Amino acid sequence: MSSSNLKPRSPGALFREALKTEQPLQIIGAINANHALLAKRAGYRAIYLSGGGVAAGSLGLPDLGINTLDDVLTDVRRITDVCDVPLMVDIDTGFGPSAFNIARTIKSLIKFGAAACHIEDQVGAKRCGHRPGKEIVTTREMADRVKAAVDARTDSDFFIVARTDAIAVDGVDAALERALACVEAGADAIFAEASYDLATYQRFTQALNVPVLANITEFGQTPLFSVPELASAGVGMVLYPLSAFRAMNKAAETVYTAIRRDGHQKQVIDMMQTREELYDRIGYHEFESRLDALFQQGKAK
Ligand SMILES: C[C@](O)(C(=O)O)[C@H](CC(=O)O)C(=O)O
Ligand SMILES: [Mg+2]
Repeated sequence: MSSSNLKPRSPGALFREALKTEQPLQIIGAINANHALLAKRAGYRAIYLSGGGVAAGSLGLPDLGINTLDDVLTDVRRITDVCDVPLMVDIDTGFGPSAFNIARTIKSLIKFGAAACHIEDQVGAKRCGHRPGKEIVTTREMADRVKAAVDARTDSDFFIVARTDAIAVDGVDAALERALACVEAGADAIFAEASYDLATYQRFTQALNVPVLANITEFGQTPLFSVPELASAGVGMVLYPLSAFRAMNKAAETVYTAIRRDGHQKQVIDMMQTREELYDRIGYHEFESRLDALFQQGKAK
């Protein structure tokens, strides 16, 4: 084996490998480190930190460009500290406004162990991609954002996805034109946000020589297409940003309501993860035996 084979592969390289191995690649939202471990256990080859998820989950705020770079990095680090599945991160508009800010964002993400990110063409006061009233910057400004991100990479395998929100604002033709400009600026892939049918995905995949990402978020503008349906349109990545988050919130509300109403947990105990299951998922017993071993060593001295 040559010495270069011994070099650990970067998260970006692992992401690129996953993209080759699985077509289309399912990328599953993991709101926190615990969910990242659950996603890994379920067999996903790529996980995702949602901007809307950081906002709603970590901050209790709406997805309106309120997150800061540090808010996102805190959650990135917690996930990458315990989970080696490559992580794609939603960086909204890049935490700009300038190329310097975007460069700082990319360098920090790489330092904190992220594998990939997506940067979008909405104005700084952004909205969720599936809400009305979105505004986008010019194609030129978006291409500059992408170029700033690409040029800032300290690992050339770090995977940069350009997201366009233009379908809902200016229509598919304009969005396609933007996507081409982003690829020209160095984007590794295109996120066609809020596409409403398979034919639109197909137009993107046929016009572009990079993978196209489909955001199959629930209760939005995009129908809940299946993996085979998206594969038939040539889609390369399928994103489920908040599926487990939505389910988790619903479960929490049900439990809170029941205990307050009933004065006990009996009605909801069956929907809970058991203590044993929790300990198994986070490796509690392995940690504990290491602690015991250390303690014994300490005692022997
Ligand atoms: C993908 C997304 O950017 C996110 O933050 O997870 C959201 C998802 C959502 O609100 O359902 C978006 O599509 O804007
Ligand atoms: Mg987002």
